[in-house]
Amino acid sequence: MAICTVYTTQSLNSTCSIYTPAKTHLGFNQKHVVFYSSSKKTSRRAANGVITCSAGDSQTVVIGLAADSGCGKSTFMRRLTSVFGGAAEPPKGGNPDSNTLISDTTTVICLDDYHSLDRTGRKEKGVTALDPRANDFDLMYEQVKALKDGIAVEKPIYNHVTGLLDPPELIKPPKILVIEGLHPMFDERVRDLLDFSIYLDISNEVKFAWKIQRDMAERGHSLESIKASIEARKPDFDAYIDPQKQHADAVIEVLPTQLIPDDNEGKVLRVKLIMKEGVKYFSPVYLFDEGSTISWIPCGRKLTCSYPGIKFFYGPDTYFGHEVSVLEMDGQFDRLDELIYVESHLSNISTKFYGEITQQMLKHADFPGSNNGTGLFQTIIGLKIRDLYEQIITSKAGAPVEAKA
Ligand SMILES: Nc1ncnc2c1ncn2[C@@H]1O[C@H](COP(=O)(O)OP(=O)(O)OP(=O)(O)O)[C@@H](O)[C@H]1O
Ligand SMILES: O=C(CO)[C@H](O)[C@H](O)COP(=O)(O)O
Repeated sequence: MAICTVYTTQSLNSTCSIYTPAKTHLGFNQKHVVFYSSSKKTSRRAANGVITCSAGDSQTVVIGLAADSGCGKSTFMRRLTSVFGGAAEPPKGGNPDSNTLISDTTTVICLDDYHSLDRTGRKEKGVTALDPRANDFDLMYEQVKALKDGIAVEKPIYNHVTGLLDPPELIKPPKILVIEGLHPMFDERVRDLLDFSIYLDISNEVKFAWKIQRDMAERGHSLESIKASIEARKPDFDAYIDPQKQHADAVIEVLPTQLIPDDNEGKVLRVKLIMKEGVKYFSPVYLFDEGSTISWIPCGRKLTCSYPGIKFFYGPDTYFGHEVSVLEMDGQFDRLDELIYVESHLSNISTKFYGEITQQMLKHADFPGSNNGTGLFQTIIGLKIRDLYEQIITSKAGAPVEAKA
């Protein structure tokens, strides 16, 4: 048994874990680690005093997506995984009620799996799932950190069918890990692990309309029970979920339209994409001229619009004290193929070819929100995440880290 000590001159990344025995790893920002090894190879490397880390080839980029239940996280995830190609599916041969979705590039884990209290436990203690006391943030942090460091974890499963905590499932470190749910930015330690974060901010009126549509039509709930559930969650939503938006790098805010006076149907939406300035590897999208303030009605010869039309807005603003750029779309598209006209006036959209946004939107024309700003901005954020991932990988690959033992 060898006792190995590795000292590094600079912070290591997860790739270094391959040089240490199982269950021992060199974490981010760790400059010194001691471990026991029966492997001659490992101790020779230690004796030689050279460990070369080809940083970048096993980097896991972590994305956080926060929103209340029923606010379009699953729809967003389907758009995001589609940008990377390939279908996202639950782990093969695993628990049929798993909340995880895996594709070639992405693994999406649902933070409901870190509920520490099951449905009965919450009822007994009189707390909602939104309450931090019903969630295990220590485990969430440890497991997201381990995955980011390239180490597989046994993640618990919260079963939404039974309301119980099921036996855990194995999650291997993916290229892109998306943690979606109620609290990805609540715990400071978890928040600091995120390479990019998004908050879906659905106004009460719109949330209510969507919940009714889904829970009445698809889940057989009554109007009264939906109203009661929204009311019961509201205090905890305001206390623990909503404040996370101040930490998000991008916020998609969904509001009732301003194009129809006193609209109460909630079908036409005004959607704002609020993008923080100065975020590493992320440059906000702009309309016509970066940094200007612009109002644009694209309807006319090149874009078919029926009542109430479409209005875009772009400009700088501040959001919780941060400099942001805001892109807004009010109204809905009549013909999705004409979206190319709008796309051609947007810049910094991180597409790989002309018309990629339009192609993505047409591909998923049946997803909710495809004819309005929710679908458009979710698609844009998907492209920006692909770009961010590629930039991170390129920058790590170009910067090999050498560690000395
Ligand atoms: N952009 C949209 N436009 C219109 N309706 C939408 C949009 N996004 C979502 N919805 C409605 O909201 C419902 C919930 O969407 P989705 O399943 O994506 O949300 P979720 O946040 O993943 O929900 P949960 O956390 O409860 O599983 C959909 O069935 C649809 O009715
Ligand atoms: O807010 C939620 C996140 O999706 C759920 O209500 C929470 O996870 C509890 O789930 P269930 O209602 O199935 O017991």
